[in-house]
Amino acid sequence: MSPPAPGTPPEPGAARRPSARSPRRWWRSARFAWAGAAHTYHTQANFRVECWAALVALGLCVWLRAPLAPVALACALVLSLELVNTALEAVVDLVSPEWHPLAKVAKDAAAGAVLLGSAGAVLVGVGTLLPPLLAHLGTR
Ligand SMILES: Nc1ncnc2c1ncn2[C@@H]1O[C@H](COP(=O)(O)OP(=O)(O)OP(=O)(O)O)[C@@H](O)[C@H]1O
Repeated sequence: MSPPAPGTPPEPGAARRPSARSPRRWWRSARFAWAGAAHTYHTQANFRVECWAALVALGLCVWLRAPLAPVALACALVLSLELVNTALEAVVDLVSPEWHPLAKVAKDAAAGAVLLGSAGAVLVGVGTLLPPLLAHLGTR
């Protein structure tokens, strides 16, 4: 956030806000971020499915001793895209509650980003987990 212009009256509550570099400020921001993720988890069924799918994929990584980084990155990408998609949907609903072609473009493009990221994550997951899984099953 950019600093206020000189002479701008302080916004309400600014006096109670911790300074920019304090750990309290960081903790406050982390709590807002967590609230956004929790809201998305409670309202978006897709996000819930993606969270559990990510947990299963990471668990399989540990169990199969497969590389964790690509799977963790793919999971983080999909979950982040879903959070951004939810944020964008909320803004679109706020500014354009009525049907509008631009609102449709914005929502469809955001949904497309989630779809593309999810397809990539599935490829990464299958490519990383399938060979060790087959090897594990073959040695039984
Ligand atoms: N204000 C609007 N103007 C035009 N089209 C809209 C509008 N709101 C929604 N749509 C269309 O309806 C589709 C579904 O929108 P909606 O807000 O219901 O998302 P959703 O199905 O709940 O998505 P998600 O499952 O990710 O939450 C959008 O992708 C868009 O094509």
